[in-house]
Parts: sequence; structure tokens; C-alpha cells
Amino acid sequence: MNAQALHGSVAVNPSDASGRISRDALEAESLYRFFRAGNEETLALRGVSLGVAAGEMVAVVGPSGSGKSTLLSLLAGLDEPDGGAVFVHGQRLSHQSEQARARLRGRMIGVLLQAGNLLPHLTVTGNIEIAQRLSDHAVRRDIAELLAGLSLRSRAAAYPGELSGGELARAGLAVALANNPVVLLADEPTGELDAHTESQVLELLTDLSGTGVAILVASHSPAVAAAADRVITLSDGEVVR
Ligand SMILES: Nc1ncnc2c1ncn2[C@@H]1O[C@H](COP(=O)(O)OP(=O)(O)OP(=O)(O)O)[C@@H](O)[C@H]1O
Repeated sequence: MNAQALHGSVAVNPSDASGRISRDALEAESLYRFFRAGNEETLALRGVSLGVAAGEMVAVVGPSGSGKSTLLSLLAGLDEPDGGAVFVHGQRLSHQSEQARARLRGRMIGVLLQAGNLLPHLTVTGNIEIAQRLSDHAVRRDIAELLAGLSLRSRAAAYPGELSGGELARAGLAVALANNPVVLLADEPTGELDAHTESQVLELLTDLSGTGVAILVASHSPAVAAAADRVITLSDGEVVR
């Protein structure tokens, strides 16, 4: 796999306008998230801090309900923390308007959630195009080059329902990479895949981190943890290792 074909050049500035210097592409400072549903109260995250450097792949593991998806939503700016903060290359993502978070996410963060990120009524190319159109400030990837880098060129006109599990995973990755993100967040990207297809997707992620993208992957899979540079273990909303 040609890593450069998979991702364009990653140009990042380690400090923002306020002069905040960050070693990490992605930083979480003491994140708290509290949910109330009826009489049920859950402290899903209890002071989670972490950092992911450019070019690093970090796996977040932990039992079901330990807070992995909640953490990813906060790191993507899809949800707001009740305490703590998230920074992307030194720019604060949390505690901003939804519009500001969406703008920063569109420009800097690729997101691959558990539910998938493909619209069923659009082709693979259509899904990438819409991701690009929704992000006005992003550096857009050339679609043909992006699909070639993910071995998906022949499936450009296919609909998600016509793709195999591995193709679906790669198409989801294509959408997440559509705007040349400097950070990639993936929730169980290999959850439904057989061992062979999982290793192909992990190879793609490893290649991508080699181009300088900071990757954080939440997963139950030992293969994902083995492929990562570092593993963070969550238990009951806290980092325990
Ligand atoms: N929107 C919500 N409302 C109420 N409780 C929630 C909500 N989202 C998550 N939770 C609770 O927060 C805790 C952490 O959930 P989360 O989905 O982050 O765990 P997880 O580690 O990703 O689990 P899994 O591995 O099963 O996906 C759980 O107790 C869950 O029930």
C-alpha cells in the first residue's frame, strides 16, 4: 500500500493563535460525562486524560459500558463534556458552539463511528462527495486517488448494500479520510470483520499513522490492541492502565 496515496501530506502547526503549545495532535484533559435517563444516573467518564501524538496509533480498550464510545464522541466534538476539555493541535474543540465544533471537526478530524458513516441511498463516491460538501474549510482529497489507496476503485459506483464487510469498512474509512484529517477516531472499525479482513483494515490504519495522522481506535479486538503503538484501558469511566 502506498501510504502517500492513502493520505496527502499532513501539515500541522503545534501552536494555536493563543500560543498554546501542544506535543499531541489530540488531547483530552480530565473529561467527565454524566448521563441521566429517568431515575438512572451514570457517570460514564470520570476524569479521563490522554494524548495522541501525530503519527501514533492508540487503542482504547475496556469492557462493555466502560465509556469508550462516550469518550470518542467527546473527542470528535459530537458531544460536550460536563467537565474537562478536548484540544486538537492545541485548538479547543470542547465548549464551543455546535457550529464551531462541526467546522473544526470537518477540517481536522475523521470519524468512523460504530453505526457506520455511509448513507445507504448514495454510492461510495456519493458518500465521499457529501462528506466533502458538508465541510467548507477542509482540504479535500482527490476521490479517485483516495479510492485507489483503499483498493476501492472498482466499487466507486456501488451502494453500501452491495459491498462486502471489508469493502464497507474501507468505504467508511474513505469517508472519514475525505477531508484529509490530521486526527482519525474510529469506534470498533473491525467489529464485524473476519480475521483476514481485520488485518487488512489494520494495515491501512498503520499505513495512515505512518503518514502522520494521529489515530485513536476504540475496540474489543486483541488484534487492534496488538497493532496499536499504545493501549489505554478504561474501566468504569476511568483510565486504569
Ligand atoms: N445517551 C446516554 N444516556 C444514558 N446513558 C448513557 C448514554 N450513553 C452512554 N451511556 C452509559 O454510559 C456508560 C458508558 O457507555 P459507552 O457506550 O461509552 O460504553 P462502551 O465502553 O463504548 O461500551 P461498548 O463496548 O458496549 O460499546 C454505560 O453505562 C452506558 O449505559
